[in-house]
Amino acid sequence: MSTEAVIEVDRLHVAYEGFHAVRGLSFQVRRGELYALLGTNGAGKTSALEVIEGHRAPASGTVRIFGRAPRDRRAVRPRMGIMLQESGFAPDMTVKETVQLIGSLSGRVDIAHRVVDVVGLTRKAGTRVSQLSGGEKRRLDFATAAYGSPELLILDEPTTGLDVSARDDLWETVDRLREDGSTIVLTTHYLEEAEERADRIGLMHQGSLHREGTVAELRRALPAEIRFRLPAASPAPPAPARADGEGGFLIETFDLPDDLYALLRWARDAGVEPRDLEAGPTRLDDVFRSLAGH
Ligand SMILES: Nc1ncnc2c1ncn2[C@@H]1O[C@H](COP(=O)(O)OP(=O)(O)OP(=O)(O)O)[C@@H](O)[C@H]1O
Repeated sequence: MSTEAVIEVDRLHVAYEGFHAVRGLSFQVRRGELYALLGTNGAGKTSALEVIEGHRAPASGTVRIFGRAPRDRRAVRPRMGIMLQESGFAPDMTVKETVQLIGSLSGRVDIAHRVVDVVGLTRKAGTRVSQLSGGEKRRLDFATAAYGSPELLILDEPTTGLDVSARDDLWETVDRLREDGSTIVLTTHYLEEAEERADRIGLMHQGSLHREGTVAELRRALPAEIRFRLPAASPAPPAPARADGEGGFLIETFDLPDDLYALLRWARDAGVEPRDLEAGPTRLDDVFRSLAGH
């Protein structure tokens, strides 16, 4: 991965009749990385993406894509594939016609039936868009975005409504694009997708970026947890363990191996056997919950 920025967002504001949905958002996406823009409902992710995609003008601030303004369509469009949350396909066109049309408008070159096949819609190639199921429409959305293997692929909640096998197909295609050097921007509410795949994550809340970093960096911002129970009449465990209010004990720690080791040593010396012992690093869900609780 290089340090060259494919997307540069600088102090972006997006306003709807005076309401600032995006407030001073700044971040960069580097060439070849998968950047996940996550956030609470209404955080402003889609509004920011709409500016990046060239569909909306900012109230203030700047966005550069490959060093160009997003509205410089002639320069930017052939290099960027976009999967929106809601597509606006013509209902009377077939799947294959849609891929051919949107594909040719993108300015990239590909083979329509190959793209239709990659997203598992070959049997529906001749079906009108109006007759597709929700998940099939999402597959078609992805097909038109991935057409011609764009250098930059923007995926706005791409797997919502997709079944497991369609999700697998989508990620397989994304992985292949990444191997070829494509840059991916992803928004999703499935945190495990971001946790598994993102090189870096930007956590948005109320219009701006609250945290940014690798999954490991975000996890380090919150303590890991050790939870356990003790048999009745056991001695009280030493600090930093404390009662969790549900009959068990909790240790919050930034040094999981040391504190876990100390607990087990204490238990051995005291002759007690901890039950229901659970220990693990902070999950992205926890980081997210701490943010949503602001
Ligand atoms: N066209 C619009 N007119 C007025 N307000 C809008 C409009 N579009 C979005 N908003 C408001 O802007 C805020 C940000 O919305 P946006 O869709 O960007 O959030 P999001 O992070 O994508 O949310 P979600 O995760 O729920 O999809 C919300 O409070 C929303 O109600």
